[in-house]
Amino acid sequence: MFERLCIIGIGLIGGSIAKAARAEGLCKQVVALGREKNLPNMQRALELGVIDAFYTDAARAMAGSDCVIICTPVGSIQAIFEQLKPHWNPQTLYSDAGSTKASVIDAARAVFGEVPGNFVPAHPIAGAERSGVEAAKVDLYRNRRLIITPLAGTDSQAVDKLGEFWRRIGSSVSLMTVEHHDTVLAATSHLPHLLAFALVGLLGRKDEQREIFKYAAGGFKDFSRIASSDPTMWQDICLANKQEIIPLMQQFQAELKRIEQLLQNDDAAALFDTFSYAKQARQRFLETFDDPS
Ligand SMILES: NC(=O)C1=CN([C@@H]2O[C@H](COP(=O)(O)OP(=O)(O)OC[C@H]3O[C@@H](n4cnc5c(N)ncnc54)[C@H](O)[C@@H]3O)[C@@H](O)[C@H]2O)C=CC1
Ligand SMILES: O=C(O)C(=O)Cc1ccc(O)cc1
Repeated sequence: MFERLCIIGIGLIGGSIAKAARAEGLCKQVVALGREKNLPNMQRALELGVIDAFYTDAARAMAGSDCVIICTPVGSIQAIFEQLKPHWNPQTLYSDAGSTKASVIDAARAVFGEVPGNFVPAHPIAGAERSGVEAAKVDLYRNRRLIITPLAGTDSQAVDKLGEFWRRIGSSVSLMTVEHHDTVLAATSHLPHLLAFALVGLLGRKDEQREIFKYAAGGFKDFSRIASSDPTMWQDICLANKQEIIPLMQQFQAELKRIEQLLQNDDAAALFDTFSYAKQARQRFLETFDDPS
């Protein structure tokens, strides 16, 4: 499909794209572009055979790259567009994997004036609490979803080609608007991560923390796993999508207050209804949406 795939940010997400693209024979070569401070990570990616070469010089990285995917934390994407701008090639397919989409579009507008038609914004709904190239997995995207958020000016052939790339590495591809993406992901990903960070932080500060964590059962382990996620990545996501996240936090606080009141009133029936409704809602969504294929 491509002669040379260039990944900017060869961590969990970029490294997994590189591994899968190689395994499926979707490109002849994979290279990485990063800054001086990313050298040890890029060196490691080379040693692991995830990439064929790496560069800190954008001109050298871009030469011959016909697909470029930005896989860095969303707060760094504007600086990366600035770095790419002098070398922007109308024949190359550019994309990203950022967890927020409006912030990436705004960054592109700030740098280019209007979003280039050959930049196709995308987001794999697959990942883990681990980061770095050592955590990259060849099958990370298998049976997962990939969302593309094209704009009116996005080149439809570029959208088709990117969709084809992700399908060939195992993902089910959906299209949606940038705004809808950020609303949905605030609820299903950003708020749950914030809640996990908040609860684990709160419990961690308690004096009896060793005791609390010692007796934590499976439920706490499930819920707290995502609090092990990368702080830089999540700082960037939360700031980038705060317009969507803050109203949800307010609704969540109101719901906690309501449940607190039920407890104060010993309202067993209302508590039962609250839990039953949530259990049924989860069951419904598992039955409807669990299999992305
Ligand atoms: N971790 C996850 O589960 C998911 C993450 N994402 C998104 O994918 C992106 C990457 O996330 P991960 O791979 O998990 O992070 P990561 O921390 O594993 O990898 C990011 C890489 O980018 C490099 N980097 C940081 N700033 C850079 C810059 N200015 N120039 C070049 N390289 C730079 C870092 O050295 C690191 O190797 C983020 O935008 C994140 O929101 C999307 C879906 C899932
Ligand atoms: O680790 C998990 O369960 C995740 O939810 C991973 C994840 C993190 C960020 C995304 O934008 C998408 C997926």
